[in-house]
Amino acid sequence: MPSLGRLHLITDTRPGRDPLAVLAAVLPVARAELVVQVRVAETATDREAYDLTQRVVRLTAPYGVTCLVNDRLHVALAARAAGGHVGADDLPVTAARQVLGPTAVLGATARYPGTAVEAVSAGATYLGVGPCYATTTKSGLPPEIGAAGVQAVAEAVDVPVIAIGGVTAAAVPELRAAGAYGVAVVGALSAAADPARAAVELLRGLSC
Ligand SMILES: Cc1ncc(COP(=O)(O)OP(=O)(O)O)c(N)n1
Ligand SMILES: Cc1nc(C(=O)O)sc1CCOP(=O)(O)O
Ligand SMILES: [Mg+2]
Repeated sequence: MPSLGRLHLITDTRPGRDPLAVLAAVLPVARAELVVQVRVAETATDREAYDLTQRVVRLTAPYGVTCLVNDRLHVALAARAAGGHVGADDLPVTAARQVLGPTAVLGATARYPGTAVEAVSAGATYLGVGPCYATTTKSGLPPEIGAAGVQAVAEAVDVPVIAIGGVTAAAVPELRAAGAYGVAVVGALSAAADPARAAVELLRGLSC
């Protein structure tokens, strides 16, 4: 199984965003510390998801970066990504593990210790834990869990905990102190004026 990077870039495919340009800027500075999760809009077709994933796989391969696909595990398999990420509305973790096979990277969303333990027993290799803070990137999320919520999950499991939701470079130290192995971001990189510099700032906190 590939070792897991600490900085997870989730593609921002909202109108007007250019996820491949952001990735191209971040790759040379983050290198193998980066994980890219291809996440497309629900309205995107499988063909669009597949095309984007193929491009991401090609761009990231020379850097040893892990590429994952959100929700659409058939796309992950078809594009030879390293694995996928599932949440409460997606395939259950056990089914996702069956689809991806025993060696794939499989992330699961877990917001509380109980569901976190279940997801790990079912085959998750890392957990996405949040929303840590307020975010405008995704609507309909439950209340923010903060660093204390991350800590509760991190203390309950022995797989990497990836903190998500409104994460900025300023928050990384408290999330790391709470037991997060890494962070997943959309806006902190996608909306940055200088994504490479923003990646350096996120990585500075993650290396401590
Ligand atoms: C690292 C990480 N953590 C959580 C999520 C959220 O997944 P999910 O709950 O399935 O919601 P969608 O992203 O599918 O809208 C994630 N994608 N990545
Ligand atoms: C896709 C997603 N899932 C979340 C969860 O808590 O499950 S928060 C989120 C969006 C993260 O974007 P940003 O870094 O811009 O806040
Ligand atoms: Mg999902």
